Amino acid sequence: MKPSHKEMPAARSRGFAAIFRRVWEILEPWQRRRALGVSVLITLTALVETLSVVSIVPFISLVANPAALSKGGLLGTAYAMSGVTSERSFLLLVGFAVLAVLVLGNAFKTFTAWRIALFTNLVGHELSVRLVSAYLSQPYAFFLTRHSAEFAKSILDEVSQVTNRIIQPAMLALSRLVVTVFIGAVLVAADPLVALLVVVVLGGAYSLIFLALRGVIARSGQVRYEANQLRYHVVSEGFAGIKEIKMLGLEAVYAARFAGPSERFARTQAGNQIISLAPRHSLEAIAFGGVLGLVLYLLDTRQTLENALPVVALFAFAGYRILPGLQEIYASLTTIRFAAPTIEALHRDLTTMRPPAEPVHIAAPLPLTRAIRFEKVTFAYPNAERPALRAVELEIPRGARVGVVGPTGSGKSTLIDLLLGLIVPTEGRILADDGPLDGDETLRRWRAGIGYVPQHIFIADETVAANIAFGRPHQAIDRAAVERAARAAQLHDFIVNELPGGYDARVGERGVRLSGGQRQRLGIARALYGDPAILVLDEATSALDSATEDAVMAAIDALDRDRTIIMIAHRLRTVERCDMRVEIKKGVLSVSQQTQG
Ligand SMILES: Nc1ncnc2c1ncn2[C@@H]1O[C@H](COP(=O)(O)OP(=O)(O)OP(=O)(O)O)[C@@H](O)[C@H]1O
Repeated sequence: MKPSHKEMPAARSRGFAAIFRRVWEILEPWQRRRALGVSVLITLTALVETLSVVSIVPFISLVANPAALSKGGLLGTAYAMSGVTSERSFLLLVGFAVLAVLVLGNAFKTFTAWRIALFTNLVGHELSVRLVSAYLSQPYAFFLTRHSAEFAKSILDEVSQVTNRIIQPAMLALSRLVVTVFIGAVLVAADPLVALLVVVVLGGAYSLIFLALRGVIARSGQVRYEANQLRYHVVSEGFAGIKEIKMLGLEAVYAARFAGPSERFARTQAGNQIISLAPRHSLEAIAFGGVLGLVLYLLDTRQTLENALPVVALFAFAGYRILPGLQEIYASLTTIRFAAPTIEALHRDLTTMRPPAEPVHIAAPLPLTRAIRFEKVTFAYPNAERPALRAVELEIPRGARVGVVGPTGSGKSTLIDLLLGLIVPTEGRILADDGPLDGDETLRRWRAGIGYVPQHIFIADETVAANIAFGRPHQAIDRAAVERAARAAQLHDFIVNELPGGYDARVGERGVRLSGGQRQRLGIARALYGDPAILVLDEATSALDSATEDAVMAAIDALDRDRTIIMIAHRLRTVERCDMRVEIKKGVLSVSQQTQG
């Protein structure tokens, strides 16, 4: 369960500029354009919101002093032009106008909130799709170095962290910031001294709290990230190894192994939530006291209630917008900082692993007319002390039947993986006829011509027919080819006589369970479905009883002689009928020709 260095971003604390730059870099150009569009919308909404705050001033002035209408001014002119006969009706009209601006402002806000939610969620969707595609198109060797739980975590968890805890809070913070700046400007116009005081006290308080806590937030964000990684590892290992866990009675051990990181995860989340919320209550008290002080101050400086009331109303109403706004900016920034390690990891994967530019189609098989040749092939696994295979010289003529034998750990699977083009030689080269097997496209075409039966057959939760024609869309399944392959793998009789539903019976997770031997034969049928020129079997018959193995071997034997067959076997008698025997000992090959028995 040791995570590789690649999975663990350094615990350094990153500034906001670096976090946002990383987010910007992983966005597609259209997403960047849309982000700018949403930002414009946010600014417009802020403008409308400011307008709705400011519109309270004329209304309150009128309430305080209706007689002002006869003294001209902006309101007086509006009154004269409106054709309304009484001051009271005009007051009502202004009241409705203010309400309309408020409702409009809120409607606009809702619309913007919807655009932000849509934008962030669609970005999340697109990032997940890009990650799935990028991971799947990595060379096979890549999967040897990463824990399989990493993929589900990145695709399903980290992406939503980035959208919900970085992009969405950033948009929210921007919208609150713009509103605060606009309303702040209005306050400065109304009373610069008081406005300055409000900005210094509230803004200063939040900034101080944030600066004091930012180190704690960054560290707990890192702890959360690492704890989450462990949670995924334990869950995936626990259920993948359920048989061993049951047999060894390790249920409680695994549950306890999960509990540790799960608790750390929960505690850091709770810590972050409280850090985001805590200043609100104390600052609300300060703000409330501030409003009281302000009323007294304004009454003192403006002498009459009539003069003071509109400004008091403006500040009170502005405060009612600014205070939650500042709180939201602060909470967003703490959330973003807390989620920073996630963007590091995702940015690394998305920038270093490019998904294929176009969808990759099933390649046309590379033909083999003469022979496969290994020239001085050496292969060493990453981080391994010595090579798994050394200076392999091997020629497999087309149509040959090759048996690969050797003690466990000698390098048989490595030889097969090289032959399959899943891994490439560290030194030397492999040739098909005279063409070297290298480059993505050649290797894809090479693999397309090989039917491969692994030791462990993966059964999808699908029908038997779909499992034989694995991965093909349902409408493209060739039923005749499915049956031909099943017959060759000695599976046809079982399917039609014993499986209710025959070829349409569901097998796998929620369907009929297959025995080890049946699984193996299904794997062989799957490999034969595409009628490949080369068939590679990795201990494919070791799970079968000798009678079934003989029948399968006889079926393989009966395949046309043009087909090249390479099989790894533990039992020597499995490879008796091969015409070449490759023996591997500690990564070194010896080849002997056999006369068929
Ligand atoms: N992913 C890997 N990373 C590092 N070393 C590996 C890896 N896979 C295999 N090896 C090492 O390479 C050597 C050859 O392994 P390989 O799986 O090819 O043996 P094998 O002959 O197929 O064994 P078996 O019959 O037990 O399946 C072994 O020493 C093994 O420890």
